[in-house]
Amino acid sequence: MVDPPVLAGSKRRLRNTSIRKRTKIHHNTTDALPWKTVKRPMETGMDGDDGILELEEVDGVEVVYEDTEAGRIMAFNVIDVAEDMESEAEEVRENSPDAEVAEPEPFDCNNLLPNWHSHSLHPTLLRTLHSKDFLSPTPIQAAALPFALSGRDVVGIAQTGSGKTLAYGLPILHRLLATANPSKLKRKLSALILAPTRELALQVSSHLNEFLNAVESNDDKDAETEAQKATAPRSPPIVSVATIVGGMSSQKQRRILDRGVDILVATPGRLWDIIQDDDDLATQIKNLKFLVLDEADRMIEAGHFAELENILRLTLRESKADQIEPENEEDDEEPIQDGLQTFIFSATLSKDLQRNVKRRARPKASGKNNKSGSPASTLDDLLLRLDFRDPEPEIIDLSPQGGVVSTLKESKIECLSADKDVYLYYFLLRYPGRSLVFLASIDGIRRLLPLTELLNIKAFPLHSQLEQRQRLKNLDRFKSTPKSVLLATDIAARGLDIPAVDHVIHYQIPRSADAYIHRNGRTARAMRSGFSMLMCSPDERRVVRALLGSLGRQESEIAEISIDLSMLDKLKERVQLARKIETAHHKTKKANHDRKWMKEAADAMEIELDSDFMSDRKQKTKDIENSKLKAELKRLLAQPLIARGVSIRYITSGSKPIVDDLLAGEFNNSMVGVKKTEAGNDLLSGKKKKPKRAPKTSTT
Ligand SMILES: Nc1ncnc2c1ncn2[C@@H]1O[C@H](COP(=O)(O)OP(=O)(O)OP(=O)(O)O)[C@@H](O)[C@H]1O
Repeated sequence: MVDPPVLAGSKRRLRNTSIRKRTKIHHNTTDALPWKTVKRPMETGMDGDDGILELEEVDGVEVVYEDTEAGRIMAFNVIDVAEDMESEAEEVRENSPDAEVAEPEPFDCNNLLPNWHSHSLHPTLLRTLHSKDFLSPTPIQAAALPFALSGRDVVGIAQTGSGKTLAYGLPILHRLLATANPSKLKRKLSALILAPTRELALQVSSHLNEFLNAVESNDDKDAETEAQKATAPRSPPIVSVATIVGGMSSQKQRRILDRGVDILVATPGRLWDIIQDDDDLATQIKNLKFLVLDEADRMIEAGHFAELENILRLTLRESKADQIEPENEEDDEEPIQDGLQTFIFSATLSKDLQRNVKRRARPKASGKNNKSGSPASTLDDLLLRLDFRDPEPEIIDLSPQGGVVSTLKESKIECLSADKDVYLYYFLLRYPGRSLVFLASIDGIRRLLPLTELLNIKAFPLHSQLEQRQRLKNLDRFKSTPKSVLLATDIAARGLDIPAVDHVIHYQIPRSADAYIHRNGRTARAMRSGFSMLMCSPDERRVVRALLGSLGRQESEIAEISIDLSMLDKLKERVQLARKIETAHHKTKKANHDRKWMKEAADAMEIELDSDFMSDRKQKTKDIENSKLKAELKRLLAQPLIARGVSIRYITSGSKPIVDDLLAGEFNNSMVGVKKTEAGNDLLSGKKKKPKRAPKTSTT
């Protein structure tokens, strides 16, 4: 056989197998080829150009060209797929006769992870927990695991960043690992995890995969050499996870589903699209073992209600008769009559809702209501439409008083709307770190982004009008750049687990108390410290009061942050100049665009335009002016920002000698004479007003 050329977008792997290959030319579309998902090391995470998109490869395919009457066409020589898969499965069984029920190596939990011991988790999960240094369960995990592992339904409410993903993920993985039968040709879907956004869905599956990949690397470790590994038959994953989200190839996602997966993490919109053409998937969802709604309240906000409701309807019992059929875990081939466990997790869930879940007013009536045309529109409706099999779902509410995580310091800055840019710039220079800035609109981000660029601040945008790939890329860059800014809409407010976000800044105030809590939840995660700041203009104060009031709090509880006003004046000049440059740039772009359009229109109508109109003389003058502005900004940016009372020439004198700070390396790199400190240390206590003068640390 000729050495086949590499297919676009795929890697060809040659394998030394004894499989008998029958060659047929019978595919003519790339979609029809037997694609396989490429296993990638998890440490790649969202890095790289592909982000965490799944890669696929195809084996044993040769591209050939056929001359037909219609010209030259491309076709594929493909090994008979059915035969190949059968042989491959045979081979796995032959080479590792015990693969189906491979006994996991025992793990000494008692000594190595005593705090996890009582949960009796599968050894491979314990091994990963150990390798990740997760020495104890977080409070929500400790509270939820006993119920979830014993088959109960759980509604878990816990602060942001408290480890909710594993609170439901570990019980699912534990059960699937314990009952796994990897040699089966097609897996049946066992767990469906629904998440409100693509990013969250991708993050959840990446989190679960971390545990499964560790399983496989443990299994691989016996292979003696790299060469052996390369030629060894690839065993199927013990438990497989797939992600179905919008913004990525739906054909590819359908192919992955066709091959069969154990756990599906999905956003409702894309999943419902696929279910509509896939009866087999609908049937599999009817027979799920686990249903999870992650960030349940957000689903409603994200406008997923109709799709979500349709998906959930598939999980309702049709009659009482099939409610109590116990699931036979020993025999995976048997369809599960009714073993569904439901987990709902969220950082916020009102007490009313919790009571309603307890009362369980739902099952069949709501399904019918829905059909009769009263679509659900609130989280209340959604939860009441769920068919908990558990007569009393366990509600675990660990949400902190007023929604505030104990390791979070909150603050505010009161300023005019027009001054927000300069206050933000001040904050970013004064407290360098990883800052997530929330804006209310995409337009706001588009305006602010070029300003940050002109002011040499590293910022990345994140909003719904960016392509998925770009969103992931920007998230990656933000994650990997310690001093950077993510300018985001509320798309980034929930669920995203970005390690070490130092500051959350509400450039515009959030729409609701929930949004405030979730935005803040991007910092102070996993018991780390964090800081949030509300930028509040006079016309926003009333809303802030109402927002905090609904959390049972008062505006005066949130301390103001002290500002060095002398420094602020210097920064104002830079910001104003940057704005001027940006406005001029915008005008130039628009003028060029208009001229181009007029020229094309004139050409099409075969008329001549006034040469004055087409002359770019005026534009040239403007360009010169603009260059001058840029040079001026460059000069300003190059000048050190010196705090009042500081002498750079005589660092041991002046009203604020800076020599000690310089020697100790405790100085702020952008502001001379200003001590390096964390934003949380510069809060004015309680109800104090903003100082007229700059605070001691940074001025005279
Ligand atoms: N037992 C543990 N010990 C230490 N770290 C943990 C533990 N469990 C989870 N984590 C880490 O804590 C971080 C937050 O976890 P996770 O994203 O599950 O939080 P969450 O409660 O779902 O947050 P959100 O409500 O914002 O979605 C993750 O980086 C995760 O790896």
